Amino acid sequence: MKKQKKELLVIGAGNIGRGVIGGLFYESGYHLYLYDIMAERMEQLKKQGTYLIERVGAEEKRRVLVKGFDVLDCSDEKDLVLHMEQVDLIACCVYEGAFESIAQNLAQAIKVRSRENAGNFNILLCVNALGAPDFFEKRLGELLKGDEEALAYLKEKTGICQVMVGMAAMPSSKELMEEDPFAVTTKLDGHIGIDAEAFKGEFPEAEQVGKSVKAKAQIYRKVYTGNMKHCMTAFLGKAKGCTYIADTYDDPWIDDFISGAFYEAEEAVSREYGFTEEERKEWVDFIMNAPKNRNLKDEIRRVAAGPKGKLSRGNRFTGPALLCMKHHILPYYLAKGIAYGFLYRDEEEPESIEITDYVKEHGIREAIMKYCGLLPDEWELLDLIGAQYQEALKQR
Ligand SMILES: NC(=O)c1ccc[n+]([C@@H]2O[C@H](COP(=O)([O-])OP(=O)(O)OC[C@H]3O[C@@H](n4cnc5c(N)ncnc54)[C@H](O)[C@@H]3O)[C@@H](O)[C@H]2O)c1
Ligand SMILES: O=P(O)(O)OC[C@@H](O)[C@@H](O)[C@H](O)[C@H](O)CO
Repeated sequence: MKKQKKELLVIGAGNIGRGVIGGLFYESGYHLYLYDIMAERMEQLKKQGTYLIERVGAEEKRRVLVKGFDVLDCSDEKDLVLHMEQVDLIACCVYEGAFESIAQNLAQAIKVRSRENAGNFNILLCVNALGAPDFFEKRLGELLKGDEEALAYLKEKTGICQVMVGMAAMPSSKELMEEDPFAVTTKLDGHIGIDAEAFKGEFPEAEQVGKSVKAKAQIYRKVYTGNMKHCMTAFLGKAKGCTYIADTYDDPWIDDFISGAFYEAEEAVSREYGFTEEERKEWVDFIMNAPKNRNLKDEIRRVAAGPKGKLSRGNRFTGPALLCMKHHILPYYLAKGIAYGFLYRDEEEPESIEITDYVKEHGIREAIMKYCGLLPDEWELLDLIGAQYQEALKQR
């Protein structure tokens, strides 16, 4: 079998694209091709020719200087499609808003790849969005409709893989950004899990990158328990006047509530997706017993960004709360997390202004229905969140 070339096309050269995925594959000897919609900034990166990654652990820090990469012509999408035709491994490190344009470009590339009888093609979806592989499978099927050769290539040679990115990344400190405007800070520990069942062909070898099974269930678990807990920490931390996630670490009030929400969600997710006791233990350990990384300056503002999406029906609070209701678990603490989401206001986050203004104008019940997508006959959850909101108002 032909050996897979060690090269990776990164789409979305932000925190995760440059810092985590780009960084880990670079350190394992991969050549990086970087594409981002911010064309001017990418031109600057090309001129600069290197960027710094600061990898921060609870005990130690280290720096990686990434060099020798190629920046694509990001002024339009031609060069991107050309690289999609030639590079066999692609990492999409973007938010959901970018999915449609990426799918369109992938469809064009798959047509060419199928005609050229190209080898396996793997698309790594490095996102917290739920249902990303389903979106790409369906959308690519639609875009390639009528082209039998391309559809066969999609089915047989294209791996559309959910990736669990278990490693946070964020903009670097002001001081480091003055040294290098493309510097990015990531956790030192953590790991990346690629859906091994969806992956086609020879699996990539990179440090801290491994195979993940039951990936579609795992991403729900990650978002409904891990990311939920992270975001609830941000909501509660903001209520306590904190700036960084690490500022909340010694607060027993926050700790009690986020732990309560985590265990409710974890129980509901396990019943829904049938994780084994061993799998559960491993996950609980990974999230709850992770060393507190006080060196990492992860802003509450980043973690709570886009609160409309985060509070929405299928997402990290209402999603597990509804699963709890389904499995006869009282989502007491999850409802508290949602309540604090309705109190979260950051003058630099337009969505938080919209939500809190809406509550002021229409009342909390209307707001819960609008932003959490709950229906009047889901009154138990509506009432519980409403009651937690009133309680939270008293605490302020
Ligand atoms: N930062 C984290 O700790 C973390 C961890 C796990 C997963 N994630 C997920 O990774 C994804 C990226 O997060 P991030 O923190 O790197 O965000 P980011 O904002 O730092 O990076 C996203 C990049 O995508 C670019 N982009 C937007 N639309 C694009 C398009 N159509 N084509 C190409 N590039 C486009 C943006 O310009 C930006 O540079 C998200 O789905 C997030 O949920 C983030
Ligand atoms: O990137 P988001 O907005 O989906 O979520 C914010 C954080 O919870 C997230 O980026 C985590 O840092 C990451 O998922 C690490 O597990």
